[in-house]
Amino acid sequence: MKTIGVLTSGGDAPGMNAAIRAVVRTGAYNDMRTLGIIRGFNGLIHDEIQELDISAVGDILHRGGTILKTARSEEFKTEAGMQKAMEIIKKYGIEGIVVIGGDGSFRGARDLSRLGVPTIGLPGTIDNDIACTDYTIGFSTAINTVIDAINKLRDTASSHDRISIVEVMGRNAGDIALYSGIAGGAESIIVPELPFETDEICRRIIQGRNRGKQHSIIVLAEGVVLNKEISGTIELGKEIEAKTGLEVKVTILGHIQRGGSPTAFDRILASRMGARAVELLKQGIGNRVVGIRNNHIVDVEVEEALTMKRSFNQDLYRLAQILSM
Ligand SMILES: Nc1ncnc2c1ncn2[C@@H]1O[C@H](COP(=O)(O)OP(=O)(O)OP(=O)(O)O)[C@@H](O)[C@H]1O
Ligand SMILES: O=P(O)(O)OC[C@H]1O[C@](O)(CO)[C@@H](O)[C@@H]1O
Repeated sequence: MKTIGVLTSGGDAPGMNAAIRAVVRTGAYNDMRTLGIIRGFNGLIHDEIQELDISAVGDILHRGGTILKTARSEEFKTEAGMQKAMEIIKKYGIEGIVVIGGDGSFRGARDLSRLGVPTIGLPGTIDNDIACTDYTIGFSTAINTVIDAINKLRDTASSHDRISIVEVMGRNAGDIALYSGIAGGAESIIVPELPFETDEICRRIIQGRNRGKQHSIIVLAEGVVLNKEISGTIELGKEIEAKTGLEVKVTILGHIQRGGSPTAFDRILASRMGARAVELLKQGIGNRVVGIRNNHIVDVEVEEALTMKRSFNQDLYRLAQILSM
C-alpha cells in the first residue's frame, strides 16, 4: 500500500477541505494511505503528522478554512529545513505529497520533487493568480462573498446618494475586483494590471448622476494600494469626494473574503483536482501543478506553471465599462 501526504500552505481558501477530502477518498479507493501534514511545510519539518482515513474527512466538504491548518515557513526554505523535511518524509515512508496553496507553495513542491519526493501542487488561493489554471480553488466563493457585500452596499449608497468604494483582496491580481465588479454592476473597477485616472472615474460618476443614477460603486483591488499606486483607499475616497462634491464611504472587506462555505463550483473544482493529484501520484508522477482549462482538468510541470505569464481578461474589463455607462 502506497503512503501519500497532503498539506495546505500559504493563505487558506474555501474549498481546500473539499480538496483534502478528494485526496483521502480517491487515495483510499486506489489502495493508498493518506497522512495529513498539519500547518503546511512548517508541520512537515516539525513532525505534525496524522493519519486521515475516509471518516476523518467526513462532514468537511461544506466547511471553509482548512482542517489541516495552514502556515508560512521560512525555515522550510533553508537547507537545514529541507533536510528536516526529508527526515520526516523517510520516517513515515511518504511516497508522494499533495501541496494545496499558491505559487510560493509550488516552489516548495518543486524543491521536494527535486529531492526525489513526487509532489503535486493544487492551486488553492482566492486571488485567482495562478497562470496555468482558469480558476483557483476559493476564487468562486470569494467573489460571491464580495457580490453579497456589494448588493448590501448598493442599498445604503442609493438611500443616501453616496459613492461606495469597496476594497477587495488580490495582492498582485485584479480578478476578484474584476469578476465581482462586473457581477455587482460596479461603475468603476480599479486593478493593479491596468492604469487608472481618478479624474476619469469622477467623470463617469458625474455622468451617471446626470442621467439619474442614485449610487456609484467602485471596486478596488488591494494590490493597487500595496503596489503604492495610491496612498490608500480612504485617501482615494477623500480625493473623489473633493472632486465630485458627493459623499464617499469606504469599505475594506478583508478576510471575510477568505472564509465561508465554498460554492458548488469550488467544491467540484477541488474534488476534480484532488482526484487528478492522486492519479498522478499513483503512477509515481510528481513535479506538476493541476489546473482547469476550458473545463478540462490539466497538469503542467511546476517550473512551467511558475514561469507562465498570467493574462488579465481585458475583454471582460472593457465589457464592465460598457455595461456600467
Ligand atoms: N522559493 C521557495 N522555496 C521553497 N519553499 C518556498 C518558497 N517560497 C515559498 N515557499 C514555501 O511555501 C510557503 C507558502 O508560500 P507563500 O507564503 O508565498 O504563499 P502562497 O503559497 O504563494 O499562497 P498565497 O498566494 O495564498 O499567499 C512558504 O511559507 C514557504 O514555506
Ligand atoms: O493576511 P494573510 O493571511 O497574510 O494574507 C493576505 C493575503 O492573502 C491573499 O488573500 C491570498 O490568499 C491576498 O489577497 C492577501 O493579500
